[in-house]
Amino acid sequence: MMNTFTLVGKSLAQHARKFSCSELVSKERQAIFPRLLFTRFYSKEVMQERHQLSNDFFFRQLFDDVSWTYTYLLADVESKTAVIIDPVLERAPRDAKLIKELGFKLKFALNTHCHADHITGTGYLKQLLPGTLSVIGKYSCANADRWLDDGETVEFGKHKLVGVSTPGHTNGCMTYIVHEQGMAFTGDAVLIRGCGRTDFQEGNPKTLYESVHGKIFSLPDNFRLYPAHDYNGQLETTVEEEKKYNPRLSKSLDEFVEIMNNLKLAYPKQIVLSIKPSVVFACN
Ligand SMILES: N[C@@H](CCC(=O)N[C@@H](CSS)C(=O)NCC(=O)O)C(=O)O
Repeated sequence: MMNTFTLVGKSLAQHARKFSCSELVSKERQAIFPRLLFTRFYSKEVMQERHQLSNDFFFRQLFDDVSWTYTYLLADVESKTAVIIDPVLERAPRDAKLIKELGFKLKFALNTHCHADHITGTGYLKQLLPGTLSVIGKYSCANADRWLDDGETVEFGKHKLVGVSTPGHTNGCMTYIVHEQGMAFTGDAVLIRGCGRTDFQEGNPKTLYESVHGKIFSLPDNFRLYPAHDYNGQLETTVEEEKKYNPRLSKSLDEFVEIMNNLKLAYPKQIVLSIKPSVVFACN
């Protein structure tokens, strides 16, 4: 028996046979098909196309399986100038080796914040790759070669990161945004379907909520978000996904505060070590 859905399905299947997959997603071809069915080729729930990276932009995500931390290496392919975000002490030799193999010159080692769960690899990378400068947010109470204020930029070749102040997990938390590539490195402000805890250091749930909604969720929906950690095996997310599906940050401010004040998480294993003044101040 034929109903409307079988008819639409049949007609789509006939059209689909005429075009290759890449043709199917082109704008002209999309216009042929009903908007609801073809808003996105691989998921009707996620509405925006992911922002594509340009060919002259290098991007690599690295992982530390002890602290579950992501480190990000970015570079300008033409000038071979690189920056690294949130390196981990024990992984500095791995990172330095990769940077050398790829023929990059590391200009800046940035931290999104003063981490409580691991020791930053910034100081060690400066030794392994002389000439590297350390960068951290102005309000972070950590030593560095450069302290970034809200809106200040770090350039590498023809690309640049904009440092945006996103306090709440700690006072000094920064999100680093590469507008041209549609990507933001959120540190612990936004995690995939989660967010940084607010129960120690200078944590404040209201401040975190306002930072995220004002500075991160206000970015275009298709911007990719890269957190400092993931504990569930996910790699990246988008502004749109987190606005819709983040079980904490999609709620009202009052609900968010209630959730954050009742997380009851165990303290990070390395906290005693990682926020010792001798460690924090040894980053540069
Ligand atoms: N189990 C880990 C620490 C896990 C943790 O507390 N992560 C922090 C970010 S590092 S301070 C966090 O904010 N988590 C939020 C959450 O909802 O899990 C360890 O022992 O190191």
